[in-house]
Amino acid sequence: MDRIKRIAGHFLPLGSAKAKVAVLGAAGGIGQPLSLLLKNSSLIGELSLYDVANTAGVACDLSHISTACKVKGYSGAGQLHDALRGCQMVVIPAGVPRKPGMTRDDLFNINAGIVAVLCEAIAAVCPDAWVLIISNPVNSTVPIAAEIFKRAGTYHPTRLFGVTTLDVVRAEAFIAELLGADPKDVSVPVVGGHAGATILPLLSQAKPQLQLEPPRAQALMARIQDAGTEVVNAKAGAGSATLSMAWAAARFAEACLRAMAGEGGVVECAYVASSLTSLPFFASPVRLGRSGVEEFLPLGPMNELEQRNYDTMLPELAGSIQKGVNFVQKRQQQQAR
Ligand SMILES: NC(=O)c1ccc[n+]([C@@H]2O[C@H](COP(=O)([O-])OP(=O)(O)OC[C@H]3O[C@@H](n4cnc5c(N)ncnc54)[C@H](O)[C@@H]3O)[C@@H](O)[C@H]2O)c1
Ligand SMILES: O=C(O)C[C@H](O)C(=O)O
Repeated sequence: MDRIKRIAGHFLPLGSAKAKVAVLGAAGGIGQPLSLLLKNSSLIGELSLYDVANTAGVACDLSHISTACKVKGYSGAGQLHDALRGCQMVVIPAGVPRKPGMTRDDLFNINAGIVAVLCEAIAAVCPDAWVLIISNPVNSTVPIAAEIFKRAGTYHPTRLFGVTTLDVVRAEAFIAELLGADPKDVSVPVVGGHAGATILPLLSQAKPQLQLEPPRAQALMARIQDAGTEVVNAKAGAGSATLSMAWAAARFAEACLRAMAGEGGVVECAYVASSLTSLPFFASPVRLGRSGVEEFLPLGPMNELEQRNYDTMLPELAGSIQKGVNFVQKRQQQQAR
């Protein structure tokens, strides 16, 4: 036991730690490519793929890839608990995606219930796991997860994440395109939440520095905010971003796993329970450590355009958070009847 430390509620050998990770919604548009990317991770020992149907084929297919990570599929609600057993991390892309003309909030009625049920199972089976929520509307589904965990007595605010990495990835890609730079040399914080105006790229803090006149900065900000809709429209009814989302989620999951395994200085943006603003949840750059979020990095100075967007976004984000909290309250009242 000398090289064994308690990590995230489980005993993992330091240095050689390999996590068990569940993907819930693994047979879907995001779930499949995400599972493929995670199968390639040297930090994952076992991948547990769960969906309501069609998981056996996905798991069989992935299991033929010659990487060390084991893969097992679980289908249907009766196998959900088995899928979650022993997991240190759970990634949730389960739920319906948008079609043209819809907002992310239009998904609330279906996805809120899906996320609630999945989080109840997490609370029962792997209550110490890090939980990464992709299902939209993220601004509400993360507060829903928090309320479910609070009621179960298993809430770890530092280990619950709304995955907003795709906003950062898009901002990096678009800035690199504009500068003719390699995206790996670009960094930019994207704060707030994950819907329309609540997506706030702090372009004035981008590295390399951007020298944009206000109308061009406004146009770039709008493109980042509307990028999800750009994909929804391009797919013309066949869903929303799946491949870029899978890549972004794999990047975020890998960052969490590196932090969990003891690597220092891991920083990513995520939508988390936060003390940075007046709101209970806010996306910002966070420093990750063994126990989850260890530090909220300051939002930093905003220019006039960013400050204006920040001020207008706060009430919308507050409303989405409250909608999630109200959903769980109402659900509990209905269940008590
Ligand atoms: N956070 C982000 O940046 C981001 C980006 C893209 C998409 N999304 C969201 O991710 C979600 C999934 O998108 P997609 O394109 O993969 O959709 P999809 O329809 O292709 O896949 C969703 C999968 O979830 C499964 N599912 C449905 N109910 C389930 C349940 N109760 N338990 C387990 N699995 C269940 C479905 O069977 C399906 O396989 C959507 O809500 C979408 O809006 C978020
Ligand atoms: O736009 C969507 O509905 C999916 C996702 O939130 C995205 O940003 O691509």
